[in-house]
Order: sequence, then structure tokens, then C-alpha cells
Amino acid sequence: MAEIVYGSEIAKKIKAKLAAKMQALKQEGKRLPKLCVVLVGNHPASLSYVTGKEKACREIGMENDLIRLPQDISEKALLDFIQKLNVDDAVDGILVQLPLPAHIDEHKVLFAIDPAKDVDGFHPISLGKLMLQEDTFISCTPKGIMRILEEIGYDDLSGKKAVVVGRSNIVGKPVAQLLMNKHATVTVCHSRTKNVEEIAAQADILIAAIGKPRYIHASWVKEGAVVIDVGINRDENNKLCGDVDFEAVKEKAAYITPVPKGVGPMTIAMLLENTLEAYEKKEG
Ligand SMILES: NC(=O)C1=CN([C@@H]2O[C@H](COP(=O)(O)OP(=O)(O)OC[C@H]3O[C@@H](n4cnc5c(N)ncnc54)[C@H](OP(=O)(O)O)[C@@H]3O)[C@@H](O)[C@H]2O)C=CC1
Ligand SMILES: Nc1nc(=O)c2c([nH]1)NC[C@@H]1CN(c3ccc(C(=O)N[C@@H](CCC(=O)O)C(=O)O)cc3)C=[N+]21
Repeated sequence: MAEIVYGSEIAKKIKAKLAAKMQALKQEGKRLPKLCVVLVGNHPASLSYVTGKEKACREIGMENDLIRLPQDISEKALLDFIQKLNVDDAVDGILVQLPLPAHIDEHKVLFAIDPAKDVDGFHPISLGKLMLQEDTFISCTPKGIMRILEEIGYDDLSGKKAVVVGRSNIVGKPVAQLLMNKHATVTVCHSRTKNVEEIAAQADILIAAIGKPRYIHASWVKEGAVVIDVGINRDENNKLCGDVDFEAVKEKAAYITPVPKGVGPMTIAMLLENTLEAYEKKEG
């Protein structure tokens, strides 16, 4: 029977530290770090995620601004808007919520963000530095996953086999890189992989970032594995669930993260941490 690892509890501790930091800055009469979240359109899930980010900022006393732009905004207008945030000295972190409407080139938008304010870690410079193991903003979900591994004392990854299911630029690829940087032997699977189940079943650490409700069954999991479930899905009853069949897999794994209260809250905590880091780099 696995230990259930509540990212929400780890995130709470991180946020308490950040709140104390905000309080200290305030007492010193300093400017506070500020995160700007840009949401284009009215996608309900996106709206709920950005609301969560705003709420977390308020909780710890970090300055924040949610900027809502219309669904039909032109690419040029969005790029101009980002430029304004780039040159605004009061803004430390910029996050443009994904996905963007189809008429906007996502890569152009991410490229437009000043790398010094790229608290999402999605800018090509940030991702390149991650590969080169240079100091940079590490994207929040992958960073949160690594923090969870540290928290359970599972951070000596030499000789460990990690399997990442999913190869997106925001989760799969960067988390595979971070695991590799920590000396794990990493296999990345995706929709064209044959025998994913057999590959997954060899993993000491299994990361699920697919986006399919309860897709990973107990037969995919080695006895005693660490299972990190990144997926945020709605099942047939509109209930929030992960990519992992939690009830069955928890009988087999050594550690498992739940959904909700697993990786999601860690993503937000890392975003706050990255924003403070951007502020500290700027203020020197
Ligand atoms: N908790 C959090 O903080 C976050 C959660 N998420 C959630 O994580 C999940 C993944 O997100 P994201 O990475 O953005 O998703 P994407 O849709 O960008 O990527 C999904 C990946 O899964 C692969 N895949 C799809 N079906 C299968 C399959 N049957 N077998 C193996 N691989 C498959 C795809 O393969 P291919 O490349 O071949 O298409 C792709 O690489 C989603 O549920 C999302 O909501 C995302 C970000 C943050
Ligand atoms: N530029 C950008 N950066 C992102 O980091 C980003 C993004 N775009 N687009 C979408 C994904 C998704 N994502 C989540 C973050 C937190 C939760 C989270 O806190 N979830 C709660 C549950 C929330 C609920 O109840 O709906 C939990 O898992 O416990 C979920 C999903 C960040 N993303």
C-alpha cells in the first residue's frame, strides 16, 4: 500500500515560507514581487487555473495582476501587450496562460517574453539553459515534480530507471531532462510508442503526463515504484481525476500523488517561488 504524497501539503509549507518573505520585504519598506498572468479568452478550465494562481498570490501577499484579453485579440496586439509588461519595472514575472486561441502563434508569444521575467520557464532560452544545466527558470510543473521527489527523500536518482509518459514541451520533455540531470536513466514514451505498458512496468519512477483519465492501470506499474500523476482530467461523471488509476495503483506503488491535491498545487507553489527568484535577481 503506497504512501499518498499530498503536493498540497508540501505546497502549504512552501507558501508559508514565501509569505514570511513577503512580510519581511514589507517591513523593510521594499517593493513587493509582482506576477502578471495574461489570459486570452474565456476557456473555463484556464479561467479556473488562473484564478487559483491569483488566489495563491493573495494568500502569500505577493502583488498580482490578472489581465484578461479578448478571444479575438490579434497576435500583434498580444505581442505589444507583452512588450509593455517586459519594460514595466514593477512587473517581475509574466505568465501567458496556455492554450492560446488557434489564430495566435504560441511560439512567437512565448519567445516575446523577457527571459528575465519568464517565470513559467517556457522561453526557448530558459529551455535551452535547462538542457545545458545552466541557472534558469525551470518550468513550474517539472520543478514541482522534482521537489516532490526530494520531499519523499527520493532524490538520489543514480541507477534509477525513470519512465515519463508524455513528451510535451511544458511537462514531458523538461521533466525528462531534469531527471536526466539528476542521473536517472530516462525513457520518454508517447502516443507512437509500442508496448508502453511494458516499458512503464520497469520504472522505479513513473511520471504520467498524458491527459487521459485513469489510463495507467496497475499492470503498468512495478511493485514499489514512485508514481507521479500530472494529469488533470474530468471523468465520465465530470469528477476531477488524473492519468493514473489511483485506487488500483496505490496498492502496488511505494509512493503515489493524488489528483487533485498532488502535482497541481506544487505547480502553483513553484510559480510563486520563481516570481520571487525573478524579483531577487532584479533587485540584486
Ligand atoms: N498538474 C499540473 O500542474 C499540470 C497538469 N497538466 C495536465 O497534464 C496532462 C498532460 O499535459 P500536457 O503535457 O500539456 O499535454 P499534451 O496534450 O501537450 O501532451 C500529452 C502527451 O501525452 C502523449 N500521449 C497521448 N496519448 C497517449 C497514449 N495513449 N500513450 C502514450 N502517450 C500518449 C502525447 O503523445 P504525442 O506527443 O505523440 O501526441 C503527448 O506527448 C493533461 O491532463 C494536463 O491537463 C498539464 C500542465 C500542468
Ligand atoms: N502558461 C501556462 N502555465 C501553466 O503552468 C499552465 C498553463 N499555461 N496552462 C494549463 C496548465 C495546467 N496547470 C495547472 C496548474 C495547477 C492546477 C491545480 O492546482 N489543480 C488542483 C485542482 C484544481 C481544480 O479543482 O480544478 C489540484 O490538482 O489539486 C492544475 C493545472 C497549469 N498550466
